[in-house]
Amino acid sequence: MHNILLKLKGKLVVSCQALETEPLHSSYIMGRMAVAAKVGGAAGIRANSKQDIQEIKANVDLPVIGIVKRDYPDSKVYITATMKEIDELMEVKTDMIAMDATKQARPDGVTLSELVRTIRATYPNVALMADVSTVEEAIEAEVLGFDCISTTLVGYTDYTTGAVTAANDFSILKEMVAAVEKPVIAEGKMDTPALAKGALAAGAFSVVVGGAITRPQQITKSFVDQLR
Ligand SMILES: CC(=O)N[C@H](C=O)[C@@H](O)[C@H](O)[C@H](O)COP(=O)(O)O
Repeated sequence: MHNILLKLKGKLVVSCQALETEPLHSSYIMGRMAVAAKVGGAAGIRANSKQDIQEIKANVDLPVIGIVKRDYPDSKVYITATMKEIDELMEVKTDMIAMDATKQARPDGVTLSELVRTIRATYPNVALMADVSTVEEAIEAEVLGFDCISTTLVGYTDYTTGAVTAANDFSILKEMVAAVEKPVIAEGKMDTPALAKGALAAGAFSVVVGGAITRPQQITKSFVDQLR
């Protein structure tokens, strides 16, 4: 097992992300978010973009799971879609790269299997995390040689609309854990400490929490909604 995964086993990873459209969009702020996550006890950080990762690495010594979110006109894949994003992440020595590993068509018609082959040939030592939306995609990701699988995109593909990883006592997560041997990481709407703990109890290798920790607009809304 990759070294970075050993460091994350049974632990919390905090996703520190704010897109251009979000109030906290700023590499400086993401760097401070990462420090806050470390002070709170997080074992790792998930982050978007070369700039944010550079700033985060200058501030904390935790392993970073990196992605580059970028929209392409000919594809719905936006999390580390092509080799261009992989090259950017390797420039800043990202410890593990997460990428969309769904069955959705990628830009320029490149298949997931071709892309993984190119990554392995170019950067043989980098750890790869498969962001999937279904159990079938988790199985395929394992076949393709990903180092771990994450539930990140459950509910975010057209064919999984409405699905939630934690629903029905983590049924999707449990199915994935039973279907593959590689570590399965619970990510996406793990919005409370109890859910994070529940995900580990359901067999997740570790848990990634984003918005519930690092998106204050989302946290504020959760309070406002309760007051209605
Ligand atoms: C679907 C998608 O684009 N997810 C992104 C993946 O990196 C992030 O926007 C999420 O914040 C992250 O997955 C953590 O999830 P949550 O913020 O729900 O705890």
